[in-house]
Amino acid sequence: MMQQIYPVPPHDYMYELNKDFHFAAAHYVPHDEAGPCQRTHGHTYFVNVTVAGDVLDEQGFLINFKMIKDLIHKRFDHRILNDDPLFSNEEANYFPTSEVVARTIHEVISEHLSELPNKPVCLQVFLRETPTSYCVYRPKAGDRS
Ligand SMILES: Nc1nc2c(c(=O)[nH]1)N=C([C@H](O)[C@H](O)COP(=O)(O)OP(=O)(O)OP(=O)(O)O)CN2
Ligand SMILES: [Zn+2]
Repeated sequence: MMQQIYPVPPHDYMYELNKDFHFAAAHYVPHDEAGPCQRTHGHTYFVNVTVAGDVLDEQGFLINFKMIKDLIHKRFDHRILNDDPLFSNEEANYFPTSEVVARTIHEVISEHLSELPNKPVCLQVFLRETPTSYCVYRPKAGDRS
């Protein structure tokens, strides 16, 4: 995973950061048709987050790389994702699937970025759940904040 380059759609921002990190978590997909995924099982999730912007802060950072990791790793590492209030076992749009976890990572990071004076944006979250399965979440261009 580390030192891989992930494709990002073209954009006009002058700076683009990418942060790779991983976290270990358990989850299950609470649906009768989810097969073995209905049972609690674990993954080492590999994540790549893309943040872009035009203005640097007083440290010369768009955002500290460490902050990107900490926002997600401190919340999800060695947890059961289904227990986190960001997810739900009732509504499919909030089951902790790859798609929803990737979108949720985007939401957590975007909420933090929106508080920063230099207003960077999160363009993409790449989430690898297994060696053969991954999801890329990108907000619609008009929904970037
Ligand atoms: N669209 C989605 N499909 C599946 C998800 C998901 O989050 N989104 N999740 C699962 C399971 O939770 C599982 O963790 C991953 O399944 P799978 O890729 O089938 O894993 P394998 O390692 O068994 O894959 P192989 O390539 O067959 O070894 C299922 N589907
Ligand atoms: Zn799984």
